[in-house]
Amino acid sequence: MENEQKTISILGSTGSIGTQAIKVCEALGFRVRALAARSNVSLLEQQARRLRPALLSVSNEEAWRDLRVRLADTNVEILLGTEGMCEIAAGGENDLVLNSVVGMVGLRPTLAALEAGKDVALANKETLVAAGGLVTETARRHGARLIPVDSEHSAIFQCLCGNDSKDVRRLLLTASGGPFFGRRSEELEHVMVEDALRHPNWQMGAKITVDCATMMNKGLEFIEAMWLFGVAPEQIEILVHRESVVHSMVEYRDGAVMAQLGVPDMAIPIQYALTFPRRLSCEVGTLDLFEVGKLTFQRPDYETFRCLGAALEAAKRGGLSPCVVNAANEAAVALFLERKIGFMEIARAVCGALEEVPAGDYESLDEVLEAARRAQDYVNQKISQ
Ligand SMILES: NC(=O)C1=CN([C@@H]2O[C@H](COP(=O)(O)OP(=O)(O)OC[C@H]3O[C@@H](n4cnc5c(N)ncnc54)[C@H](OP(=O)(O)O)[C@@H]3O)[C@@H](O)[C@H]2O)C=CC1
Ligand SMILES: CC(=O)[C@@H](O)[C@H](O)COP(=O)(O)O
Ligand SMILES: [Mn+2]
Repeated sequence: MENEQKTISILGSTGSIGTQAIKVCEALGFRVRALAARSNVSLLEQQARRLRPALLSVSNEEAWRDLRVRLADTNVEILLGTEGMCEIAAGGENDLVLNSVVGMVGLRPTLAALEAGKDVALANKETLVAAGGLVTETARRHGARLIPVDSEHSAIFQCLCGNDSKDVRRLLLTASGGPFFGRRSEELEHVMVEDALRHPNWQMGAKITVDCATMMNKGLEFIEAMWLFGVAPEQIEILVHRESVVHSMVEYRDGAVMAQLGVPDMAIPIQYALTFPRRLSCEVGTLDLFEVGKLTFQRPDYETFRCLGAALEAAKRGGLSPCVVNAANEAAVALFLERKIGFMEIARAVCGALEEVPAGDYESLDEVLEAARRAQDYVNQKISQ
């Protein structure tokens, strides 16, 4: 059957991934059961009128009241906060939950979906960075699947073709290098928010775009790959590939290397996550390799992009260390976007948190949330000094 109907709930529906996912669902004729966002009530209202979901959720009370007035003529139920997202995620009618909220706030809804035995299409990489052990163990226990949406992880997932990770020698994770690749740290002290938001190849939300500029995004993706594919840190190599055409590769133990290539358009990995294991036609441009001409690969500059080294070190230390660097980064990027700190302060905050915030092993979600709170407090205190 070309178009098997699925019922999807989308967390983060007003964002870059969320809006593209809605287009994909509409093109495929999938039913959208529920939508969640933080506070963009005007876009949520438009989405609700077009898609007629049963449930909506927003994260603050003012937005919740506003949306209830806006949609008073409909029978859509409007939920509130992280609890609202968890209720949506665990809902009985979901075939799949797409988690595309930004930040660690996505962790609890991911766990709620998995605990209810629901498959999760995961764009929200912070979920796996903060608590990869807890999340993968929850998925295993409840027989639910995590399907990657992040372009590199979708590429690896496609290159694995169902092969076991024991056959994998290395994952080759590609990085664009961001807008500042080739620059030295002294040249980056005074760059502006607008400069950091100029990604060379992708249009994305503000937080991930800044993460690409510091290369923290690749550090987060390194940890995301460890959990998704069950590999050790020594088995992942990061290659700067300015063209963003090879989305990542798998090197097998017999030396064969499989790569996934395509135009840099998130419609492809989003659709694959929603239709997996089937491939359906998708309205994206064709990759013209004559136009691309050549594909280049370089080593990352760990001296300038210190967030990358901090994330890799956290990955090696394990326990709560990845949670700490992630939470410190979230806090620092928010301050940078508010123009309260400079660009290079982000790396100082992340590296400082890695060394100074206690991060042992953990067993519970509460310990993860507490470590994140300590890291955020560390950054906020450091900035106010
Ligand atoms: N954009 C991309 O191409 C890619 C993104 N990703 C990952 O996907 C995730 C989303 O990225 P992106 O779409 O770019 O981000 P955006 O900033 O564009 O969108 C974020 C979404 O999350 C919602 N949101 C933010 N905070 C909360 C909250 N506290 N409660 C509920 N909803 C919240 C926003 O709602 P509102 O609009 O109301 O603020 C919005 O819908 C990130 O983890 C990112 O790293 C991964 C690969 C590629
Ligand atoms: C589209 C996507 O998946 C982003 O994570 C993108 O890969 C960011 O690019 P870089 O981190 O390689 O700059
Ligand atoms: Mn990515």
